[in-house]
Amino acid sequence: MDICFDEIKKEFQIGIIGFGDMGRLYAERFSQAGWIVNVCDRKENFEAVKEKCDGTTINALQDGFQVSRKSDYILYSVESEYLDRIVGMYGPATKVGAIVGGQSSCKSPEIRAFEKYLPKDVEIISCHSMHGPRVNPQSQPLVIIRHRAKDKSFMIVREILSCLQSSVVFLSAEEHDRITADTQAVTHAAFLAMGMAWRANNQYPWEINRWCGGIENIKMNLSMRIYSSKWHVYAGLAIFNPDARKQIKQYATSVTDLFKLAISGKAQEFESRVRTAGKFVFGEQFTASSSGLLLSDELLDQYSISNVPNDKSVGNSHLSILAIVDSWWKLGIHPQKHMICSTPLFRLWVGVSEYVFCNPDLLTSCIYTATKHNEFCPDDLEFVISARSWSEHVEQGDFENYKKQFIKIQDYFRPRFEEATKVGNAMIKKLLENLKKTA
Ligand SMILES: NC(=O)C1=CN([C@@H]2O[C@H](COP(=O)(O)OP(=O)(O)OC[C@H]3O[C@@H](n4cnc5c(N)ncnc54)[C@H](OP(=O)(O)O)[C@@H]3O)[C@@H](O)[C@H]2O)C=CC1
Ligand SMILES: O=C(O)C(=O)Cc1ccc(O)cc1
Repeated sequence: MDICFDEIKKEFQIGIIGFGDMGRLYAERFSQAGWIVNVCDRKENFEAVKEKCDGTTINALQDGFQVSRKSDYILYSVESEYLDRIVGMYGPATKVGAIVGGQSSCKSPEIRAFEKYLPKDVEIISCHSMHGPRVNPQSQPLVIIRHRAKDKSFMIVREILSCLQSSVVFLSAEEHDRITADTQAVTHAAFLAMGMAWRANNQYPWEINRWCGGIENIKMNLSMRIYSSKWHVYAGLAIFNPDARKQIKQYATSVTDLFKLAISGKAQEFESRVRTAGKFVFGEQFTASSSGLLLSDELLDQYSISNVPNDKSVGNSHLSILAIVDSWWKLGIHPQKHMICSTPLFRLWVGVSEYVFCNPDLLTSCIYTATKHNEFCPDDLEFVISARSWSEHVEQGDFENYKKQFIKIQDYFRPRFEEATKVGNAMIKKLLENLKKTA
């Protein structure tokens, strides 16, 4: 089918409901690519939206009714917690024959809301950019979900999204949610638990010689990155995704099981379990290739927010890393197969796990520290409690307590966000530049 996109662009209007971080990123990219773009946020934010659109060709409208009446492809980019209510409000006002999609991080509830509230003549093509608003979309995975759409509509949406220059993957909502439970929700759970454990022990990890250098920098930078972001993004993608609940629970169980083995003198059982899990995930040869990151201490040492000299650093049990590999094993997951829906954070997480497991001396030292040293027990104990606490909030679908816990920890670390974000961004940029193409 031949379509002249230059002609279509003259009339076709894109609508974005929710002019927050992601909505604004999309609106700017689409309008720079020459599309007509209408945006709105909550009605009371209209003046602020108008101001942000000054000097651009983006049309600020009062509310989702106006956007829905005028636009031919409407994207909802709002908090997942409110999505059902918002689609219920504006969905019935969708222009006849338009296409609707959303940017939310968990797709099954989004598609359910579209099916529930959209008129039958409306087509549904959704998407999900696998990166945050401050990451360049170029080459990052972008999932497109063609739920109900004619060929022509599908081609138009692909053309619209092509200006992001992302690496496109086509999945169903269910496939998307199963994979992102691992690449997003469990990854976040691990870094959320680290931050919570540090706070519980009244530590700023960068001030302590047990946490400096190498992979410690990744842990600190990524944990600070999550805590400096919006809680609702993490809560939504974990709580709404049934696969995420199961996987986060397994992660908390793996953390607990390993800790119990370590403190009850079952060193051999601990070692055998860790090595079996490692073989399942990384293969018999333990070759560092799945993330393609090829991390090295020298590289990571450059991205520190700590003032403690590296030679003062002491061994770490890395319970968080041993447990993620254990949980992948228990769930039968090969994270390498999930790279199609990977975020920068997930790639670093797999890279770090691979770094520990493919470095025999380091792995042995982690096992030794966990089972024979008492020094790390207080830290590991708090980590166990934290992993279980996050898992419980997710399992209960408890947005309120998730938010309270997140904000308490966010406030504790807030003074270091500015520096950590700068260092973290530089680190992610550099590490991803090193990413070699995996087959
Ligand atoms: N941030 C990220 O890294 C990514 C987020 N996502 C997903 O994208 C979606 C948006 O996230 P993000 O942009 O980060 O969040 P933001 O909080 O920055 O944006 C959401 C926006 O929607 C607005 N909103 C709320 N109710 C309405 C309404 N009735 N009509 C119009 N606008 C409304 C909010 O206003 P107010 O704040 O006043 O309530 C806010 O400005 C989420 O579903 C998230 O899961 C996807 C990929 C990456
Ligand atoms: O990289 C991550 O995991 C992030 O934290 C950013 C993020 C958050 C939500 C998404 O739906 C996609 C990316």
